Amino acid sequence: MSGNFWKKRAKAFVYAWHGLKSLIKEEHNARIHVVAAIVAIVVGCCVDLSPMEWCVILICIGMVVSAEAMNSAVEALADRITRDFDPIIGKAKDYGAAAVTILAVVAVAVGLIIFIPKIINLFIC
Ligand SMILES: Nc1ncnc2c1ncn2[C@@H]1O[C@H](COP(=O)(O)OP(=O)(O)OP(=O)(O)O)[C@@H](O)[C@H]1O
Repeated sequence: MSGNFWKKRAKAFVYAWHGLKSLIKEEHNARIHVVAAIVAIVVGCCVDLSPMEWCVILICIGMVVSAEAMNSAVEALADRITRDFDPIIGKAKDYGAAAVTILAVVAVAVGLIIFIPKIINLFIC
């Protein structure tokens, strides 16, 4: 494979990194999700998580942050089309918000199912 191929692949990571930085800087919901992810990872390090539990937690974090990024992409494109009231734009934004909310609620439920028994055990033992 040519050097150009690898240069393009490396550039794709740079663009993704720029996207992630801008997401965290400009979207307050994304910041909340990233803080929640950091809290989950820190608490996970303090309690004894199995490899499978780590995988589930990391998948939840990845899905919520990715959904937030996709939702922000939809919002940015929608705002580029028009900032005037438009029911279809509103519907598209609501769908994006619904996708993030569904995953965030599932992630919270998963977090509670995994962490609550561990935290209770920590205080009992
Ligand atoms: N151009 C529009 N036309 C119709 N409804 C809109 C429009 N823009 C936003 N809305 C409605 O307002 C809601 C919030 O849109 P907004 O773009 O503020 O997204 P948000 O990310 O939730 O806001 P923020 O990032 O400030 O928290 C949308 O889900 C939609 O129902």
